[in-house]
Amino acid sequence: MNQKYRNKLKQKKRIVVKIGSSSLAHPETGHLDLNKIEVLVRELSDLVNQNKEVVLVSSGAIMVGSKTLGFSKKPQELALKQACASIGQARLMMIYQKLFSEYNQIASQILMTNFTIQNPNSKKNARNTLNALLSLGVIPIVNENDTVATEEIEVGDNDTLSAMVASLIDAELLILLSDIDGLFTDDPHQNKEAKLIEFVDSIDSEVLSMAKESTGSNVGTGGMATKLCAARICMEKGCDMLIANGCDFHILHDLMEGKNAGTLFTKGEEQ
Ligand SMILES: Nc1ncnc2c1ncn2[C@@H]1O[C@H](COP(=O)(O)OP(=O)(O)O)[C@@H](O)[C@H]1O
Ligand SMILES: N[C@@H](CCC(=O)OP(=O)(O)O)C(=O)O
Repeated sequence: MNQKYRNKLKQKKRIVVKIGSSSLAHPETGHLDLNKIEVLVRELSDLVNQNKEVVLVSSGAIMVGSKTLGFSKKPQELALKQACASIGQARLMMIYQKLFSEYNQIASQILMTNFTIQNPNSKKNARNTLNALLSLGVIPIVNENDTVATEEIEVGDNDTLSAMVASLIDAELLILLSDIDGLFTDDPHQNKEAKLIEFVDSIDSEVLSMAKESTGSNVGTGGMATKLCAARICMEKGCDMLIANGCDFHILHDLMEGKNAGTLFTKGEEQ
């Protein structure tokens, strides 16, 4: 069952890839791992060269901004977080633009809030813009507009945001790259007996009870709970979702080839 659906992944054309903050940084210092980011950019560029449409949802603005300001960890106060995001988002885009242009790709920036999806007009505009960019072969790079989002309206985590984006543009596959191999029966940082789950075809209460908050890095937001929330949004739309380890971005190639890594979420019926 698992392998049958894995084999179908190579045919997916419209793909959203989400990278968590922890996957962009050196674990020891929290500073950007530029070699890793270069591999990410090469892998995504190669997907576009295969005629696939690719959206990158990249976290990291707050982490990069707080490192730029010399903070040892992400600040808690909202205004400071937003200040960090303002600094970090521009820096991240500068790096992405530079690397994507080296591979002859055009990257663009889209910053969204919950309001973008809730309001019918802005939702339509966001969808039209994304579709226009994809039809032009551009790689849109999406993040939450952290500088203007308020606690009341913010999505708050890019797992949910990436699923909203995937649903908005009828993507066929969402890949969440995290600091962990996939969904385990329990948080492996807390429970050494936890086992990796390779295949999920329904988000029931048993699956939901496995997901805990983030305990791995001090840069991630949401842990496994928000990833299951993303899986639910995707599965409702018939979009497959993978959670896999972003410690080596070459995994994107393996996943698209149908290799059995991470956790695959699919409705489990012929699509
Ligand atoms: N059942 C589970 N399976 C795997 N990881 C889990 C689980 N429950 C909680 N986690 C935690 O979720 C973390 C991944 O989420 P997060 O830190 O938000 O990463 P990211 O920055 O990639 O979004 C893991 O490092 C782990 O500590
Ligand atoms: N929008 C925030 C990221 C929020 C978020 O979900 O972070 P992560 O858990 O690292 O994917 C930022 O760019 O810092």
